[in-house]
Amino acid sequence: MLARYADAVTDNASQPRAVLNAPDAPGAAHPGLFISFEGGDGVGKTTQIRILAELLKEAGVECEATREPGGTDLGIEIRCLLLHGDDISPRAEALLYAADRAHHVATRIRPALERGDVVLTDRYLDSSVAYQGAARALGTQEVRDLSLWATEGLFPDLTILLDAEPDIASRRTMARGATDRLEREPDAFHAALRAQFLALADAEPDRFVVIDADRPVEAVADAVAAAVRPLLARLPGSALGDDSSDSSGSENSAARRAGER
Ligand SMILES: Nc1ncnc2c1ncn2[C@@H]1O[C@H](COP(=O)(O)OP(=O)(O)OP(=O)(O)O)[C@@H](O)[C@H]1O
Ligand SMILES: Cc1cn([C@H]2C[C@H](O)[C@@H](COP(=O)(O)O)O2)c(=O)[nH]c1=O
Repeated sequence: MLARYADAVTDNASQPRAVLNAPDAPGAAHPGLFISFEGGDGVGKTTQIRILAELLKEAGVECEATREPGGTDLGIEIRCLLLHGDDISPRAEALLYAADRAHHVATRIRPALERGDVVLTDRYLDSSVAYQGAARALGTQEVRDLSLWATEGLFPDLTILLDAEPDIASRRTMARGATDRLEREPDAFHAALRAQFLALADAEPDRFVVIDADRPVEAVADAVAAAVRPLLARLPGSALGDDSSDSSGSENSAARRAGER
């Protein structure tokens, strides 16, 4: 089975699919703000979400940091099957990620967005398009359509793509300790992923911001805050992201720091 994956990866590694339908209705049908972090394994998504979530929370912004797979109790069980179980056929793998996402959106993400919260998710539908659609060669459009069905068409307001050479990210995951089922895939798989993520960002420049993740944590965090800042102003009653006011009452508040980065 691994050999079949590797063949599929080799066939597709140099052919990212840039031609994807644009989202039907980007933007907010909810009062919250939905931000996804994407990129290959070990590029620093979890680290950056933790930093941004702390800044937002210190500023009094209601913020949910979550992840896929595994953002719900059901998702934790699915995550265990996907990352630490036995071999899984590519279509079953795609369906399990979609099932995790369907439940995550219905029970956690949409309710938070309806409350007006900021939701930061460590991976979302673009991971399925890159990993299952491109690297597993199931078809980017098919996998994207599956995810849109699962989520009833919920797109992030902003997708932050942390981009780094796969070998840099792989050194980071190795240093972290035991690797999971997908992190153990061959180099061509990870090269295909990176190419596909960049193609997705090219295809939807209004939704994506690409950030060079091969820099110190603080420098990446500055770039993340700068990307998020323009969207913060639209939160109900928020002075975040608005240079002209200082209703936080503190020159040095985390809100202002998040806005200034
Ligand atoms: N900019 C950085 N420079 C150096 N090391 C980093 C940087 N960002 C994160 N790391 C380290 O790299 C490792 C992976 O980081 P992190 O878990 O944030 O990545 P990730 O993208 O969430 O990974 P995964 O997709 O595997 O969950 C961690 O040990 C983390 O401390
Ligand atoms: C959402 C999603 C994830 N994956 C892969 C990507 C990673 O290898 C793992 C998740 O592990 P992480 O430590 O939380 O990054 O799952 C995928 O293949 N398809 C998806 O839709």
